[in-house]
Amino acid sequence: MNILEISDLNVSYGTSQVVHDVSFSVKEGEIFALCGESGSGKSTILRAIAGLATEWTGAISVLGRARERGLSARFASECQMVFQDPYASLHPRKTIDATLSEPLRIHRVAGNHGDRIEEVLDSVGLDRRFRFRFPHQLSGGQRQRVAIARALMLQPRLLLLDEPTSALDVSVQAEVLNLLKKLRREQGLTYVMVTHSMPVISFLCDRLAVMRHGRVVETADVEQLKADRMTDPYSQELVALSRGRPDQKSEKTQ
Ligand SMILES: Nc1ncnc2c1ncn2[C@@H]1O[C@H](COP(=O)(O)OP(=O)(O)OP(=O)(O)O)[C@@H](O)[C@H]1O
Repeated sequence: MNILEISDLNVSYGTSQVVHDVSFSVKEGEIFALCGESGSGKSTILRAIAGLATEWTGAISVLGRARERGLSARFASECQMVFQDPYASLHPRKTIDATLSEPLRIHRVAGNHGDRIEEVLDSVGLDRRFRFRFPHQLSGGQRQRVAIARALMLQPRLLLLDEPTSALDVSVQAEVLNLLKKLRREQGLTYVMVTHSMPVISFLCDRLAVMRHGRVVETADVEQLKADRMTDPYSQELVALSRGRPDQKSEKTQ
């Protein structure tokens, strides 16, 4: 089953159209990457799905239901977004407990909220003693775990991840990627992830779409990426750059 279907999506900010005729679908349980040049509209696509960018035409369907523009309570319990910068995305004056209980309160979730908070802290590998700390008392990796925990509070099936590890130290990136892999396996989640990193895609993702100038130039299985069998010249250039081969011709002639 396709958990997400996007057809002929065009997104604008005012008079400036930044996404053009984008179509792709994501199966339940899949990890789908959006990569490509800076400013090509990757985050904007996530924002349109999440309801944060509202000037779009085309069709977005999540769990078989057509997505309306803007934020909606039901949608929030099906799909959540995790942002790049855990420093900016957590409220500095709220304890982790307050941050994690907020979605439960807003959505009037029944049951013991403390138990649910501890369960989610466990699942993202954060010690329960962090529960009553503030964001500034946590490391960058721990804060991103809190941001992931917040996204999981309502038990969504689809997570939109906007460069979830790029603001973290290299040593911490692998821990968060392993956590995302574990959560997908344990909770049957589906991810759509914006990333600039081909190694991250190779490690974590099943399929990818390469974007340039607001358009998808190629959609491929990760096996094609690993085997150097991308077909679009721009995709090939990205792969070559990520392998430290910016100019293959000169390498061959050396
Ligand atoms: N709120 C906004 N208002 C106006 N223009 C915006 C806004 N947000 C993004 N843009 C523009 O839309 C285009 C696409 O931006 P977007 O952030 O989606 O690209 P991206 O591919 O995610 O880039 P990066 O890889 O650098 O994060 C860019 O030209 C950007 O300047």
